[in-house]
Amino acid sequence: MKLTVENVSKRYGNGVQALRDFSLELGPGVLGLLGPNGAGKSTLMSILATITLPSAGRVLWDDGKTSVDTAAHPNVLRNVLGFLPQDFGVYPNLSALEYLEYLAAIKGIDGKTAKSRIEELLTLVNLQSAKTRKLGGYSGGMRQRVGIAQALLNDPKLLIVDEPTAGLDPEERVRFRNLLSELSHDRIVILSTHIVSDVELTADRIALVAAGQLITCQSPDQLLNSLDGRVWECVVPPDMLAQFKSHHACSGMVRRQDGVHVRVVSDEKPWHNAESEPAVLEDAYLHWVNAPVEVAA
Ligand SMILES: Nc1ncnc2c1ncn2[C@@H]1O[C@H](COP(=O)(O)OP(=O)(O)OP(=O)(O)O)[C@@H](O)[C@H]1O
Repeated sequence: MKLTVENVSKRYGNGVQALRDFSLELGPGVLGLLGPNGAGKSTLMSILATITLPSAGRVLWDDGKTSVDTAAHPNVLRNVLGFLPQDFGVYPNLSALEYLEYLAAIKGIDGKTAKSRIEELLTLVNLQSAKTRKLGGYSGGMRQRVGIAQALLNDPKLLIVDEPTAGLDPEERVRFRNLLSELSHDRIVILSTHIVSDVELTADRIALVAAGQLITCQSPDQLLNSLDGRVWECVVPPDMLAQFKSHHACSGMVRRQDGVHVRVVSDEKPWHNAESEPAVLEDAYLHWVNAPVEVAA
């Protein structure tokens, strides 16, 4: 089972170049797609979900027997695809059970199969006890879990979730990430986010994306190792801070009595009192993407 993105570019009608010559090969496991707002993540998700056509390049789906171009044969991929889009909406007057039954009918799943599958999924996403309550009264996390359940109705081989933790509280975020991990051993899961902590514990590989381009794709450990000996903490006097920041990529800053404690990614010792620190993923993100780090609430 393999999904290959080959030199994909996307230019929208308004002239915006959302993706540029993007190539990536994916197998089973969780791929975290991480990048700042506007990087092109949703565009890529939408192309992979066969909703948007690329302007150039192609996406190949290989189920182990045959390989197809997904633009030419979208239904081959759609049959094995589960998608939780960023703007996933639910019908507030339906219960989770009614909603899933409705979608199963639309997807052409026969009544008996649907019934047992829905029960299985409600257990998996931990919504059995709330299944007859109206979706309008659900919390954000519960709604996202219904979203995952609908994406799993057809037992997909490729599961795409676009910014699934937006609006979730920290506890719901953790629960949702664990659920994705559980789901990933026999399928390809793609998780798009601009929040570093969403992917650091769940993703087998992280693809860093900025300005429509793939910057790098590595395991979290490889990303951390790439910064070995290049992360520093130094104490800078407040009146020197502006000048210091103009010369260095800072991934964190805390004001204390003795000055401003600044975390810096730098090949060389950046300041006379700088001390080497172990790297965290946010440092790697800053270093590779060169964008301000966004931390989960
Ligand atoms: N349908 C569209 N028509 C025109 N431009 C678009 C369209 N969708 C996205 N864009 C533009 O393409 C670029 C990439 O957007 P995209 O939504 O793919 O990025 P993203 O990484 O998902 O960002 P976010 O995290 O904010 O959702 C942005 O400049 C965006 O304004």
